[in-house]
Amino acid sequence: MAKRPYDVLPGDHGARIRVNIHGSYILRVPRLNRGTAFTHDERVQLGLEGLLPERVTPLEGQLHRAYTRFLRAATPLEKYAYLQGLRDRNTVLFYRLLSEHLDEIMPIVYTPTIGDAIQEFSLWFQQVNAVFLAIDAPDRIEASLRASGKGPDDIDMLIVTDSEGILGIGDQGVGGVLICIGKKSLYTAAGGVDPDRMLPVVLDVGTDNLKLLNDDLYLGLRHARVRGERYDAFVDAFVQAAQAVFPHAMVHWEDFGASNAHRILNRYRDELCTFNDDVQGTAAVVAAAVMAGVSAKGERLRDQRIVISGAGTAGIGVADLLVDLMVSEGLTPEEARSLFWATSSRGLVTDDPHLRFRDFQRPYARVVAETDGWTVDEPARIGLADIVRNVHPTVLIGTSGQPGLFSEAVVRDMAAHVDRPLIFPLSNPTVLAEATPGQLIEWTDGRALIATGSPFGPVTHEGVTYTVAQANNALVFPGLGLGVAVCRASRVTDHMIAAAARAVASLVHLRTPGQSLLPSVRDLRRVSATVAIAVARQAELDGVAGVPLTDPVQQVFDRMWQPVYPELLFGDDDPTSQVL
Ligand SMILES: NC(=O)C1=CN([C@@H]2O[C@H](COP(=O)(O)OP(=O)(O)OC[C@H]3O[C@@H](n4cnc5c(N)ncnc54)[C@H](O)[C@@H]3O)[C@@H](O)[C@H]2O)C=CC1
Ligand SMILES: CC(=O)C(=O)O
Ligand SMILES: [Mg+2]
Repeated sequence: MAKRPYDVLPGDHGARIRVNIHGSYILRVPRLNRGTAFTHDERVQLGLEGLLPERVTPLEGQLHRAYTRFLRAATPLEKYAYLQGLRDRNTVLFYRLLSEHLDEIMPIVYTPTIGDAIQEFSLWFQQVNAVFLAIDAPDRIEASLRASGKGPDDIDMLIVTDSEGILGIGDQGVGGVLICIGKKSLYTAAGGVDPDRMLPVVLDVGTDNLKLLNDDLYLGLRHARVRGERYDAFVDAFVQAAQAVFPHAMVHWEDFGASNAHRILNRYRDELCTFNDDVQGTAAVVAAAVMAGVSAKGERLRDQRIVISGAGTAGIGVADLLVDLMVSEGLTPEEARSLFWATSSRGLVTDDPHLRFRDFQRPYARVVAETDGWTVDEPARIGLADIVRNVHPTVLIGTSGQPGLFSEAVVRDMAAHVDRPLIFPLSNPTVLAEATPGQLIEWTDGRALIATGSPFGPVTHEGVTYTVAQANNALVFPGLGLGVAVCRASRVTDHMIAAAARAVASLVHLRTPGQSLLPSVRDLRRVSATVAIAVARQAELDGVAGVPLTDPVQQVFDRMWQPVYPELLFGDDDPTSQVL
């Protein structure tokens, strides 16, 4: 294997790095490069004299320059491109900037701007640090994972997409790799996972996006999305190779389509350490917001009537976790599921065999006869308005990707029967939200308890300012991944997901009107550490932790990578003799 440009010394989580290269090569390795922050002594020692402007700028000054440059970029996409370049030049500076301005920069490296960047991927292409696996070359999988240069103990997380269900914007082909890179950024900025210890992976199985297939610039496989046995065999070959090359890595599945997300999770969850962010991460954050809202009302989960508007990957994941939590309040699973009404594009999920609902939706199928006495707009398709009119739900969750689905009539009807309705338009990016917080506050006269998927600013109504909770799985997956890495969990259990939800909810204390149902993304590092501790503790209780938790708080804290320039050590006595 080629010599590595550097080695992170074990034991101090990135604080000391042994440099194996010399001279200008150092400036091309983002983890080593510190640009104008190299002191004159370091420049002499490393062979960088004359390769940088004379004036030395310490990290604080570089941060100021980078932030100014970020602010001056004219559009969100230009800001994204600037940050992408920065990340590929200087790892520490990029993550320091992101960590210090998380609430401002997160909407650029994550939803909503990431959605635009993904759609422009082939035009704006610049080399990204990821593994591209093509279904037309399944024999290359293992070699491609090894080509990353990482060894069996070097990777904590493989962040994998097949790009079929990117946010709410659907099939984005190979460009979906950028969602894995966005998630990776948050694993580090929020969860403190060492950026070197994660690998984004895109499974390129073709695309059904005709715009991409007809675009000469498109960089992915130019054929329709492969499905069925060949697809399953490819995913399986990937999983086997991943286990062989990175036996300790958690496999994080992101933005798979509805026909595969739950299926793949169920296929592998008892065989390896794996987690579906859209199913389980979303479930944990939404359950946390529901628990916070319900306890603010002085009620229990089991007292609720819950409508899941968008019974897909995320929506059913949320329902499954809420059922588990209701069971812990004393209900049977059947009693708990009877409190849910789920809708898809075909309307209310029922036991009507003609409607062909998916396997993972069936536990929520209502008996058709139950709706016989209902007043409905269109008997052939029982929609959201019909359900609200007849059920009077207390909680309305939107994971449909359908903007405007929570119409004024629906929301007013819901609020007419419930004092404090919980209404969560969770679809991303921003333009796909089922309603805006401003609308929900107005239509409910300030009574709605709201959480959204993408960030929204505060809303003022009749003298009260409402801070809008961002119920995005970003409040959960970074901490979950960190907790799994700390205790080297062999599996991600349902109890670990519930523990993550409870940990997030424990940080919310609703005391004044207008307060957010969830912690702010500004607090993501604290939230992630809290989630990590809870997840690791639960892993130990569930018997899946590979490392004893002697002092979980300290173990989690010690593991969190900090964006500061490391101490540089040299590989042998004469660094000048070492050239890449
Ligand atoms: N806030 C968060 O953390 C997360 C938000 N999401 C968002 O949720 C949305 C859905 O994502 P997935 O579940 O992955 O997609 P999906 O495709 O698996 O599910 C969407 C569901 O919505 C249903 N649907 C479509 N039109 C509908 C209508 N008019 N009425 C009711 N249901 C309708 C579809 O039949 C499908 O069951 C996306 O916009 C995504 O960004 C997803 C994961 C996390
Ligand atoms: C947040 C997220 O994972 C999604 O919208 O798909
Ligand atoms: Mg997602």
